[in-house]
Amino acid sequence: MSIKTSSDKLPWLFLFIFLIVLGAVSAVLLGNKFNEDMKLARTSAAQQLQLITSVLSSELERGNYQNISALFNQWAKANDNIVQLQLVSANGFQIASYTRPTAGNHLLDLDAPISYSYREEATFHLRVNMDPAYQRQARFAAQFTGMFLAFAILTALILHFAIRSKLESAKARRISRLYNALSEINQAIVRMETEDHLFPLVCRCAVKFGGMSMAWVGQIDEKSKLLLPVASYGSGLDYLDGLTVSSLADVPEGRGPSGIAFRENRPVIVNNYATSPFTAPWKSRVAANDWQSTATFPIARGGRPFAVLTVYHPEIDAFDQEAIALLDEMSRDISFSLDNFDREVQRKAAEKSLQMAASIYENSSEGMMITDADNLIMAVNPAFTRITGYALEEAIGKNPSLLKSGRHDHEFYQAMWSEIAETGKWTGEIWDRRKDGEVYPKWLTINTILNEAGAVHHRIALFTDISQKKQTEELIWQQANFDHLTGLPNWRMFHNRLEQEIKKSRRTGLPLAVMFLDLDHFKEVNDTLGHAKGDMLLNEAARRLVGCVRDSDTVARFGGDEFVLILGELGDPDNVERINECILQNLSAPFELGNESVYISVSIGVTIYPADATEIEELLRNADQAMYAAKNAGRNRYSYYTQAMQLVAQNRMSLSNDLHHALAEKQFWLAYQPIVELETGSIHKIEALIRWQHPKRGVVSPAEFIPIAEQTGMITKIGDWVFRQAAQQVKQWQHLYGKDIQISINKSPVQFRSDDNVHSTWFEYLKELDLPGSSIVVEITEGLLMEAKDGIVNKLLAFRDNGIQVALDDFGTGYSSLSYLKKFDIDYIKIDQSFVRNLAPDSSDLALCEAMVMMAHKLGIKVIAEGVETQEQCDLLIAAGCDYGQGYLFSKPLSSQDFESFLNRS
Ligand SMILES: Nc1nc2c(ncn2[C@@H]2O[C@@H]3COP(=O)(O)O[C@H]4[C@@H](O)[C@H](n5cnc6c(=O)[nH]c(N)nc65)O[C@@H]4COP(=O)(O)O[C@H]3[C@H]2O)c(=O)[nH]1
Repeated sequence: MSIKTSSDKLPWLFLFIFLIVLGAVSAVLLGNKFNEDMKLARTSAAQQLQLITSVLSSELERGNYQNISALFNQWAKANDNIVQLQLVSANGFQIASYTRPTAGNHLLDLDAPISYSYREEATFHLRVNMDPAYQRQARFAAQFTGMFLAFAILTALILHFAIRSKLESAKARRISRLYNALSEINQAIVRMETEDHLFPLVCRCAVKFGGMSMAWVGQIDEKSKLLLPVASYGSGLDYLDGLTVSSLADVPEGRGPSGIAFRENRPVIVNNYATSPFTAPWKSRVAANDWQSTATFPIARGGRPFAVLTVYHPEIDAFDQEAIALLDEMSRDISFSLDNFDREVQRKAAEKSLQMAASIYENSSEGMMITDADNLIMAVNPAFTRITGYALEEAIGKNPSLLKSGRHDHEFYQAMWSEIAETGKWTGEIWDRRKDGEVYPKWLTINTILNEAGAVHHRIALFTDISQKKQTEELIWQQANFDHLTGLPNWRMFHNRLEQEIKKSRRTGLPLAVMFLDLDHFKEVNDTLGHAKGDMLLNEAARRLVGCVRDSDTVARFGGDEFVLILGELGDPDNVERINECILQNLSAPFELGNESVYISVSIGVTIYPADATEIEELLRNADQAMYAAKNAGRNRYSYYTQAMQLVAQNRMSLSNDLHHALAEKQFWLAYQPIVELETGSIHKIEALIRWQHPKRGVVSPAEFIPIAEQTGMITKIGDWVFRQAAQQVKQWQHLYGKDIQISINKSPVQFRSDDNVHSTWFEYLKELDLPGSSIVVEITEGLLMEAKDGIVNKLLAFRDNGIQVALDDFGTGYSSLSYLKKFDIDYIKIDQSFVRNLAPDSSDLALCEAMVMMAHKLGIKVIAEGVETQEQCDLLIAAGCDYGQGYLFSKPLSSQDFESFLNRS
C-alpha cells in the first residue's frame, strides 16, 4: 500500500489562481479600452457630422443645391466609413442623398438640424460604418489574449522548472542520505560479530545517515503477539514509552503500518502522517514530534516475519519509490544478516558437535567399532581396545565375529542380523569374549549407515561392558529379595513364591501349607550374649530349618526371629506333621555359639491353603494366630489354625476397644493375695492383682487384658492407677494392722521402656501419703533384666534409692542369669507356679526349687514360691528353705473388704 499526497501539485494550483486573477484584470482593462475606442469612433463621426453640417449649411445659405449632391459623392469617396448621407428639408423634400451600396455590420446614425435662409430648415442625416473600430478592437483583444497566454505559459514553465529542480535536488539529497545509511549498515553488518548490535545500528544509521528523525525496531513477542521496541534512535524516543503495537489484525493497534507490514510482509508507507487513517491510534502521541511521514519495513528471519523497522521523516511525501526501494533493500539486508547470524550459529554448533563427536569417539567409555559394507572392521576407538583387549591394528580388517563368546547359538545371531537387515539397527545384551578369553556381558547397539544409493555404507557398533552393572543388579536383586543375614528369601521373595505356589496349587489341586515360626527366647540370647552370637544362632537355625524341608519348599526370614515356610504340593498331609516334628527336634538341639551352648525352642503356627484361606494376607494372618496359639500353649510346639483362633483374635480386638474406656469408667479394681511367711505363717506381704469388671463380660483376667494393654501402650496409665490404689490401700492397712505390711505391685516391662517419668511421680506420691518406700515391692520379669538398657537400669536403681524393694516374678521360666540378680540388687525371687505345681518328694522340680532357694540365699535374696495349693507343696517348700509362699492354700486373691475379713480371721 502506498499512501501518497502529492505536494508538487500545490505550486500549480497557485499558478492557476494567479492566471485567473490575471485574466480577470486583463478582461477589465480590455473592456475599458474597447469602450474608449468606441467613444473615439463616435466622436470622430460627430466631428465629421459637424464639419459636413457646417459645409452644408453654407451651401444651403448660398442655395447651391446641385453642388450638395456632388459634395456627397466626394465625401463618400474620401471617407470609407460613410455609409449614407441624406439631406431632407423640413417639408420632407430630399435635397440630396448618397447611399453606399455595401453597408457594414455596425452602423452609427447621426442627425443634425440645419437652419438656413430665413426660416428654412433641413435635417442632415449621416450614417457611419463602425466595423473598422470593432475590427480593431477584435484584433487587439486577440493580440492581448495571445500575449496573455504566452505570458501564462511562460510563467507556468518557469514555475514548473523551478519547482521541479527544487524537488529534485531535495529528493537527490534524501536518496543520497539513504544510500549513505544503506552503505553504513552494510559495512557495519560485515564487521558485526553478534546480532545484539544489529538493530541499534540500523536505527542509528537510519537517523544519522538516512536523514530520518527517528527509527525503531519492533520485535515480535510470540506470547502477547505485540511488536515490542528492541532498538531505537533519534529524537522523540519517549514516543516509544508504553507504545502498544500489535501484530494482530483484530485490534486497532494491529491495523497500523507496523502491524500491516509485519503481517503482510511488505513495506507500508504513510507520506502524510496527519491525514492518514492508518495512524489514528498513535496520532496524539506523534503530535509532540515534527514527524510528517513514516514508513515501516518488515524484517524476516528464517523466512518468517520477525520484526519491523519503522522510520519517521520530518517532511510530507518523504518516501517516493526510490526511497522506498532503498529502505526495503535495507530491511532485506537486515533479514539477510539475521539469517547469516543464524547460519553462523548453526555452523558453530555443527562444528562444535563435530568436535564433540570426535572427542566422544576418542574419550568415550563406550566401545565403538565401524565396519564396512563387507562387515570388516574399519575403525575402533580406545574404549574398544580397553574393553575387548584388541588393539586397533589387531582389529582392523577383521570380522567382528572375532569377539564371539560362543555363548549364543546360531538362532540368536540369525535373529540379530535379520533385525539389522530389516530395521537397520539392533540393540540388546550380548556376551562376548575378550582377547584374554574372559567372557563378559555387554550392551550393544548396531546402527547402519546407507550410501546415496541406499546400500550399506557402514555399520557402527556401540557397546558398554555391563559386567559391573550386572553384578550390581544381581546384588540389588539379591538384597531386595533375600535376607542379608541368613541368605534366605525375605518377605518380598516369600510373597512372590507364595503367589506362585498358590497358582500351582490351583492347577494341581494339591494343598499347600504356610508355617509361621518364632524362636522362643531368642531375644534373651541376643540381649545377653550380644548380637553377633544372636546372628550366629539365626544362621544356624536357618540352616536347620532348610534341612527339614524339600528343595522345592521355601524357608524365608521376615526379620528378627520370625521364619516362614511354604510347603507346596502337599500330596500327603502327614508331610506337614513330619516337618513340624523335624523342626521342633532340630531346633531343640543345642546351638554352639563360640564357647557358649544355647538352648532354644520354636513355636510354629500352620495354616493350609485352600482349606483355611485362599488369600495371601489371610493365610499369613492365620499362620500368625496359630503361632501365637502355640506360644500361649507353652511354646516349643506347633499349632494348626482353627476357627477358634479367629474368634480369639476378634475377642482381643473387641477387648482392646473396650479397654480404652475402662479406666475412665472406673471398671478396674484391685484384688489382694497374701504372701505368707512359711516358717511362722504370719502375713506381712500382700500382692495387688488388678481386676477388670467388664460391663458385659464380667471379670476379665489380667492374663487376658494386660498383654493388650501392653501392646496398645495403655499399660502406663493403668499401671499408674494400680500403684496409687495399692499405695493408698497399704497406707490404710498399715494404720489398721501395723507398719510392717508391705504390698507387691506388678510392673510391666513396657512401663519401664516408656520414656515418661511416671515412676518419679510415684516417689512424690509416697511422700504425699507419708508412706515409706519400704512399704512397696515392685515385681518385674526376668526379661526386663536382660534388656539392661541404661534407662531401665536407672529406673530400677531409683526404686532402690527410694527404699522400694524389687521382686523377680515367674523366676525360672526365662533365661535367668545369676549375675543379673546381683547386679540389679534384687530382693526377692518368685519361683514360678510351674515348678511348684508338680512338687513331689524326689521330683526334679523339687531339686530345682531347692537349687533356686540355695542360690538366692547365697546372694542374700529371699524366695517366694508362687501357686502353692497343697499342704504337701507347702511342706516341701519349707523343707527346701523357701522363705515365703503364695497360693490358694492360703487364700485366693480377694477384694479389699474380703481381704480385711481374711486378715481379721487369721
Ligand atoms: N493356679 C493358681 N494360680 C494362682 C495361685 N495363687 C495365685 N495365683 C495366680 O497367679 C497369678 C500371680 O500373679 P503373677 O504371677 O504376677 O501374674 C500376674 C501378673 O503378671 C499380671 N498382673 C496382674 N495384675 C497386674 C497389674 O496390676 N499389673 C501388671 N502389669 N500385671 C498384672 O497378670 C498375671 C495374672 O494375674 P492373676 O490372674 O491375678 O493371677 C495371679 C494369681 O491369681 C494358685 O495357687 N494357683
